[in-house]
Amino acid sequence: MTEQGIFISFEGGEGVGKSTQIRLLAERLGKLGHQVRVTREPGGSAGAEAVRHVLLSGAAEPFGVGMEVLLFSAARNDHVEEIIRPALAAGEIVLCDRFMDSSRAYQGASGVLAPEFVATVERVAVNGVRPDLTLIFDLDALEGLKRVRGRLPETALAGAPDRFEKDDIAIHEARRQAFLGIAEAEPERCRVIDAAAAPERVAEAVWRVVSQALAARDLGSGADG
Ligand SMILES: Nc1ncnc2c1ncn2[C@@H]1O[C@H](COP(=O)(O)OP(=O)(O)OP(=O)(O)O)[C@@H](O)[C@H]1O
Ligand SMILES: Cc1cn([C@H]2C[C@H](O)[C@@H](COP(=O)(O)O)O2)c(=O)[nH]c1=O
Repeated sequence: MTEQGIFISFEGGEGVGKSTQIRLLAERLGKLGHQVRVTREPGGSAGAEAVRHVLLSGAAEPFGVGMEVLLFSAARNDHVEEIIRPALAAGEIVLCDRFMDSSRAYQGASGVLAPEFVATVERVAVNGVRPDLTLIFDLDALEGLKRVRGRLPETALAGAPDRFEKDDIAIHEARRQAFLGIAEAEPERCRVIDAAAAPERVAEAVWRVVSQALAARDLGSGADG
């Protein structure tokens, strides 16, 4: 089946503002008449949401990084087949909070796994569905963690650092560098967004990139684009 929609992933370390920017972009696209699908990883489909808790609670940590990446990948494959591929086939704009680059940066860049193993599980998991555009939100790791700690207690994990948030600051910084490395290696797919500015300023930077991508695909960016 031909995929007519556009797949945009949002990546970066902890607390860089991905969810905030997805919400603002979804509102903007919706007002312009686009069909928008907001989703996230790990999760997004019923099966993958069930795996999310196992991963973020730390229940899978004793199995090791290799088994964790397999769990992320199994969840990803379910998410792709149940949600993302059908949404793209229906012409929707899919906005996904994290995707394959998070596995590359968090598990792949841990130094524990062979790059070929990470690349192979990625290929199996995505099964041909890769983002058309990836926005990599770049922010000092400590600043991102401070934002996460300050988040209002409406999120399920507020107050308690999850399996990945609890890692040393050096690990968070290594993940930031890994994301920047991905952007450098795949400039045709990835754009780095400075996430340190105020949310409205970041949203404008996001819109500049997204409206260009929509125009290139003849999907239009509306009168104000
Ligand atoms: N540009 C910004 N400047 C300051 N604070 C921000 C900015 N963007 C978002 N925040 C705040 O930082 C916190 C984290 O933002 P958000 O949940 O959007 O980040 P995230 O990248 O989705 O986080 P996570 O790593 O948990 O996925 C929230 O309290 C949010 O209101
Ligand atoms: C998809 C994916 C995610 N992670 C990590 C990154 C974050 O620490 C959590 C997700 O939490 P969020 O608040 O929803 O961003 O999971 C990972 O390590 N590997 C992955 O593939």
